[in-house]
Amino acid sequence: MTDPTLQNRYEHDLQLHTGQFLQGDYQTPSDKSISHRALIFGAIASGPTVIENILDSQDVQTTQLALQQLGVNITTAGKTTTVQGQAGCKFAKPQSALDFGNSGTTARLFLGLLARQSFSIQIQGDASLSQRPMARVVLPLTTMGMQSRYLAKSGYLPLSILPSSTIHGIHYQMPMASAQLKSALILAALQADSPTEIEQPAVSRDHTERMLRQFGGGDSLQVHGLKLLVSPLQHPLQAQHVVVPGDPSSAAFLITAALLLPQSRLVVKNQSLNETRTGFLQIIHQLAPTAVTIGSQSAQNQGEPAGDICIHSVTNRLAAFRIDAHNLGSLIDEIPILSLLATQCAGTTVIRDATELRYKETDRLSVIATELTQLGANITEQPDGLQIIGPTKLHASVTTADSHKDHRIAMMLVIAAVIIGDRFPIKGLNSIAISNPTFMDDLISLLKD
Ligand SMILES: O=C(O)C1=C[C@@H](OP(=O)(O)O)[C@@H](O)[C@H](O)C1
Ligand SMILES: C=C(OP(=O)(O)O)C(=O)O
Repeated sequence: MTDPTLQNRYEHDLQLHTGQFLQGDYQTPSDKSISHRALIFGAIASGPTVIENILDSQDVQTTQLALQQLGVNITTAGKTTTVQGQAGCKFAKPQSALDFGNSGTTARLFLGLLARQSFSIQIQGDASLSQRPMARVVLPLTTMGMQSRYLAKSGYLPLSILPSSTIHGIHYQMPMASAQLKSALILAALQADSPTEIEQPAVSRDHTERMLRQFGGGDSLQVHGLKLLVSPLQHPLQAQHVVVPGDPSSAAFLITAALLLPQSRLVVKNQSLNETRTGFLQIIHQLAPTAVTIGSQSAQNQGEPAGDICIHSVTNRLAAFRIDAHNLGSLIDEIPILSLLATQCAGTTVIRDATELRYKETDRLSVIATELTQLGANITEQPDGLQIIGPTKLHASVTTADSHKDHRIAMMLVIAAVIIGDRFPIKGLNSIAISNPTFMDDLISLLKD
């Protein structure tokens, strides 16, 4: 749900001045990617799946609502969500269109999930999602046998998935590294009549693969480096108890503030340490080895590793860093906050191979460059990335800064105000509820004078 208080909390309750620091234990919001997948796998497994600490954010609620519209019974009591599995992709025809709101993950994963149904389903999204490419998923799914029809513009939502009785395995070379595309193909391949081979150009988050194994579908999946072989499910998946760890891409905002505000000490609790997601942590560990302590990992539920991380403010000036194809996938959603960090690092930070950023909630390369320039950053937009020369002393924006309703841009701008120590007007802060509804409360309670 949209939380109208996020904008108010910023404008009225967040008191900013220089000399502030972050201190305390930070219970990070639960991981968005894992939350979506726990609901989906719970829905197709046999028996009741219990999810502890699911992320309570707009995007995850979108997935939950869509599954409920498809006839899946999902109930929540406190921090526990129970999904009554259907023992397969046996859904009921929804009464109305499935609205995926702002959530790219829901849209892409559901295309694979719903590729083989006996009825048609209309799917749509908000203005931002309707401009994000769907052909990357629809094209290979069509080769597998999915039938669909675009309802407005070719390649984009809204579209209708049409009835299809058979899905075939294919050999597919993915044109871009995308966990959403990979996951859509895996979900369809599990329903196919022959095996599917997927080749990725680079590593992307592996939560779908881990969850498939956790739910007992390991015999349908072989992973050899960047190649996946997915066989049709021979037996229903089995309901599980899933504990969702903290989201690294949400934690990165307060971690960056803690690094940059002298005297800070933040203990980030129960954070996902899945190595396909730790690119941000690796960069800050490499820049400031003494500022970051990673506690012992506790393997959760044979699923996802997690642990506590302690962050101290840095005493020396940080050096510029480099992001390219080799680490992009492990920090793709952290690029906005890493760009802000780069403005405080000495030298030229280069972010390249990052064209995918142009297909997120906004064209993030363009929006990051525009908004950080307003704050005094020396940043240049490149066709496939950004170049940021630092350090620069940022100043409060003289005009209203604009998140363009992109949650990660909104949080980047709030952290910029915190680092500057002065509040400036920012539009569109309610979008933060898409991934991180407790962001403002957490920031206000951890920020000390
Ligand atoms: O699979 C996922 O849960 C996600 C994958 C990433 O997108 P791509 O797979 O399109 O890169 C990421 O940006 C998104 O926030 C979540
Ligand atoms: C890109 C994001 O999510 P999605 O693709 O699910 O909208 C994000 O959370 O930054």
